[in-house]
Amino acid sequence: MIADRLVARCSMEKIAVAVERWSSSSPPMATITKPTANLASSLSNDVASSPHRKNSFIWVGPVPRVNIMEPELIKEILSKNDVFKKVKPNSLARLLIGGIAVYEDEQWAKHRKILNPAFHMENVMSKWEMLLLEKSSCDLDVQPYLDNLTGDVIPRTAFGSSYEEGRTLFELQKEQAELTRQIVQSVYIPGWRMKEINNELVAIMSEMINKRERSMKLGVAGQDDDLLSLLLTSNMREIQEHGNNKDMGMSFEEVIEDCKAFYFAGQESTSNFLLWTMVLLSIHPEWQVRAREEVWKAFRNNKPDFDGLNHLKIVTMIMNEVLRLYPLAATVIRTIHKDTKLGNMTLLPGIELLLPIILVHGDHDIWGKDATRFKPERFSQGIANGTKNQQVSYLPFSWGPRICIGNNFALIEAKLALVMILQRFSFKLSPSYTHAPTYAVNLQPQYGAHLTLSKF
Ligand code: HEM
Repeated sequence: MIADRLVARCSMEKIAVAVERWSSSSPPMATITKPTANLASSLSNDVASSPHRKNSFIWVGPVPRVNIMEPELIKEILSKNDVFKKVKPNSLARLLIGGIAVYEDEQWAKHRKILNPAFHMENVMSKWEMLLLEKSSCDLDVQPYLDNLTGDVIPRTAFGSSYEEGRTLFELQKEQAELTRQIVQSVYIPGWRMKEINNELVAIMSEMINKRERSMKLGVAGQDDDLLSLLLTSNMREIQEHGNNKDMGMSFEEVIEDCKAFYFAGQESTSNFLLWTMVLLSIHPEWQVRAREEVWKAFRNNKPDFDGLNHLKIVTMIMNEVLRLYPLAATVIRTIHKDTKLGNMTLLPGIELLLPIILVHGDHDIWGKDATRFKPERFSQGIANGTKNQQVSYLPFSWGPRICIGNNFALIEAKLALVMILQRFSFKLSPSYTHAPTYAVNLQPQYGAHLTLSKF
């Protein structure tokens, strides 16, 4: 019920407003430029191929790790989340990503149950209007643009009427993500700033939640269609259904942690997803043409509707293939706290299991000798056929009970944005584009994504 209300009244409309705003802002300046000597050869090295599908053992600092490559074992690990647990982030990274994304056991199950309804997107309706750029063509780094687009969508869909505060949160989290990247790369640990940002985030969110709870109690109309309201309503219902036992719901602090998790998990990944899609369609213009033809046939110049989006076959194939080659969360890590058998291995507590999604997606045994090539036609008969029915060999959103809660949201948001971009622009790589995927928090381009956009 709640999900239907969110879906029907909130999301697409708000995504539309966000895109409209995004498309009418002026293009950012290109900053870093480097010539690409041989794009084709650098691309074929993007995805490390894995001719020997063996589980390998490595030490990372003091921590022993096993690289798990077999889909059957990956399936076992991801399905038994009571045995294979998430690795606890350090105290600074915890400031950025917390809540449902790091909880375990009963606490995780409780949050997942309360949050799930807010993420069902089946009936989303569309209302998009996008302004054209003034010029007929221009060179720009689309990365900050796409960041802004997704940074606009989440506040609108999640916090609707509290949009302005939502934007401030986005800016603060962007800074926090950048600092976390520095921590990951061990350049410098700007702990004091991380904590300062966290205090600001918590203060803004507390104010937002308090305000929303007050207006919900007063029955103020027009505020019940965003994620925050759904989350608070679902939480209240859970408490009421258990005889007003507050322990059955989420605490104020936990609501804040989950809101932070959506912001962080949702924004960067979706913007990078769109970005790699545009890059790959620039490198493979024949697929850009096919996608645009399909979009034109389905919508012409009209606003895309949800039903039409669901029927786009070529666009879906392309998006599946982009997520295969560029799975934004390139690896998933789990750990164990007691002696555990896995396949023919006996694992000791404390060992870390590295599930390299990006390597599984490039495995020759599953995807064939051309595993590293961009070939959307692999998915022409759907994902199961593309993987030759090998379960858990395509997992851009992970798998099992802890599969990404926002996967449908992300796919719809990205598809909608891509359709609207294809309706209005053609694009190719700019001479200043450098292909340099890098992995820090997310799979992203090291030097931005310089493309030449032309009015279509
Ligand atoms: C293309 C975009 C996205 C990709 C590729 C992606 C990928 C993933 C992956 C691989 C995981 C599992 C991580 C692990 O188990 O260690 C995950 C978890 C999660 N994602 Fe996403 N995600 C995307 C978009 C989103 C969006 C839009 C949201 C929310 C608005 C979101 C919220 C979450 C949350 C809360 C979790 C933790 C779920 C749990 O532990 O129960 N993600 N995501």
